[in-house]
Amino acid sequence: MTVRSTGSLARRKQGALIEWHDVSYTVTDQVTKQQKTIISNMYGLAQPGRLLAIMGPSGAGKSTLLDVLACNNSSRGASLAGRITVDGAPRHVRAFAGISCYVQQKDVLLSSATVREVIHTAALLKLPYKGMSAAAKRELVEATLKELDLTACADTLIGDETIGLKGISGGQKRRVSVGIELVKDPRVLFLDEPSSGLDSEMAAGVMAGLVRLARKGRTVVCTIHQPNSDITDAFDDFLLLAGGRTVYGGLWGGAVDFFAAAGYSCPAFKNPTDYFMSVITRDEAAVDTLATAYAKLRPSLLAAAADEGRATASQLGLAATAGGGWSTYSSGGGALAATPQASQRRADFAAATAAAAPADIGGAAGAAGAAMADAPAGAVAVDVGEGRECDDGDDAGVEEPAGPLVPTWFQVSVLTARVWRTWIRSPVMLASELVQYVFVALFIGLMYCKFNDVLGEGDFNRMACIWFAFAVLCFTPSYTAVTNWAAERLLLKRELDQRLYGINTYYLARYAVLLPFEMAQCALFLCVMYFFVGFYPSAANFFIFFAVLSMFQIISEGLGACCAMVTKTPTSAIILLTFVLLVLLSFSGFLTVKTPVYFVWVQKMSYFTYAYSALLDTEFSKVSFVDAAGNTVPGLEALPASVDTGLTAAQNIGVVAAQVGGMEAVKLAALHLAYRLKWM
Ligand SMILES: Nc1ncnc2c1ncn2[C@@H]1O[C@H](COP(=O)(O)OP(=O)(O)OP(=O)(O)O)[C@@H](O)[C@H]1O
Repeated sequence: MTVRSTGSLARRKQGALIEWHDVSYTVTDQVTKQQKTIISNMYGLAQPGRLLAIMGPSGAGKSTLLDVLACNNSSRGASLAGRITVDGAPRHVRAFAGISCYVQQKDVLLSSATVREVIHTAALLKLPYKGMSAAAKRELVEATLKELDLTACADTLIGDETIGLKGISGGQKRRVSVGIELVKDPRVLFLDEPSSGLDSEMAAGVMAGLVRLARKGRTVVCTIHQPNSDITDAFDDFLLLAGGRTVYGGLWGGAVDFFAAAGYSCPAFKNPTDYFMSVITRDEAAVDTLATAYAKLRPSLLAAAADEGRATASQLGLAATAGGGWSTYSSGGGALAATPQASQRRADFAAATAAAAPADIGGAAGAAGAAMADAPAGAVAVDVGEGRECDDGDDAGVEEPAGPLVPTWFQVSVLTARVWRTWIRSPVMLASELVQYVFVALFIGLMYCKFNDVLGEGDFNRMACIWFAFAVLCFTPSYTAVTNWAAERLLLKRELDQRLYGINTYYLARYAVLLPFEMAQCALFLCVMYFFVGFYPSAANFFIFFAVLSMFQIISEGLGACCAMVTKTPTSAIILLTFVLLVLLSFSGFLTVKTPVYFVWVQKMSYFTYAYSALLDTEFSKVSFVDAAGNTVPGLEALPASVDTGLTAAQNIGVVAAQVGGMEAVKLAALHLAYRLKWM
């Protein structure tokens, strides 16, 4: 692995030439079980140094095509037909993943981190651990911030309006999403609707940023929805889709002429993209006319785009290495002389198509692109149902990433730091939990202060107090687990999809923070409550209480996390969790004298039962009570049979410890399952 200088972002980047030939994508509809072709017979090219915009009405197939090109498809039972090449060689999925990146439509960012932290974490997880120093990574992060014009807000929190955490603007968030991918220094960037949800100024800013990235030599492909003229200024090449068909593909500058030639002249002073959209959404006949016209003109349109692409590559000094492709396109006069000739071709094309009636368009297709039109499609049909293997081919033309770049222990440490930062940066959550623990501990303290040794009162109060403590310590961590899962789910999914780390790594990192955090909360709660109510004053008893309540909290957190993972929304998770906890609380032995036979299994399996029995044994073995006649009754004799598990205190503690292990195993399995079954 070569050491990359920090100036790599400032240097020219060698983009990749991506060509697709007769590409169709078919899925099995989940409802009707019928085959459904989402995009059909598409041709096109995305070129180094240039920005290709894919546009079309909703449902046109833009995202599907982008996903197909980016190798981001994973629908079950889907199949891809056609040929996709990278720099003239068949695309190889794994190698292509190493040189390309995909920026999804929705910004999935950690709201509690700053812009610099988010990009730095991405750099640590994506860049090689060996061969690149920490200082070089930091410099690369700074270069990325500068390139995306984020330096001014580098230390501002990402924020989340929905939870009242003020942060950066929507446009800045979009650029941070790009920055996360850019630290990998990819040759190709795919972006799904980078300007969606932004006002026109922010959207234009984002697009200007993408043009800058393209002009560094990268290949940039994005989908876009109804852009204004500031945004269309950024387009180099343009693909217009409707109903899964290509309506236009070629130079952005040739689109108006093409529409005019097909009988749809864009009125003066009207934004062409608005006009195109109004034409193709107006009636099916227009789409048919345009798609037919395009099929005939495609060779010359793609050849013109290829000429411009060669010229761009030449101007940017890229042609020497990105020349593997384009071979299927005839260039009028050689790569280096392409600009004037391509311009001439466009002028000629405009003149020819302007004069032609829609029916004559076929005649305007010059011989120049015949080779492309007739290029054999290869018709490679590959099932893409499992994983991301959506194409095949050897790795010629692209670099194969060599093994894991970052060791697992380093991933765990990076993620642990991030989880830790998230927790301490969530002041509302942290404060509300701490206040809740202290408040409830004080409340319980005031409620039972101080235990006496009167039989019927002292024993009942001790039992009720411990039961109440369990009730508090089961709800708080489990509800927090649901909230945390809702906040982290999408980020985790994105990062797992990108293979930045594995599920076990994430689990370990979370556990490394969770464990001390739960124990600290428990210690705080116990320090206030234990002495306030007057439990038996011995260090050994206190630490047994601490150990059992900590384990109890950890199991409760695991239960909350499992409920969150197997349900779709936090609301359903809370409903399920509340039900489970209430059932478990009900059969812990405090609320019922005799457990109904059909609920005995709940009692036998419940961690409440063993934890409750362990603490009662610990306390009651040290105290005694005085009955109405003045006789001394040993504590253990005052305990009702309903809380007797038949085990000693040590055995009960052992069972709870085993249940901690069991719950963690279930939690880890649920995490794997939730990811595999796409519940995230
Ligand atoms: N796995 C699938 N199963 C069934 N239909 C699908 C599947 N994937 C996509 N489609 C359908 O294919 C069509 C094209 O979807 P796609 O998301 O590519 O459109 P789009 O142009 O990106 O639309 P939008 O702008 O609304 O995101 C839509 O009608 C969509 O419902």
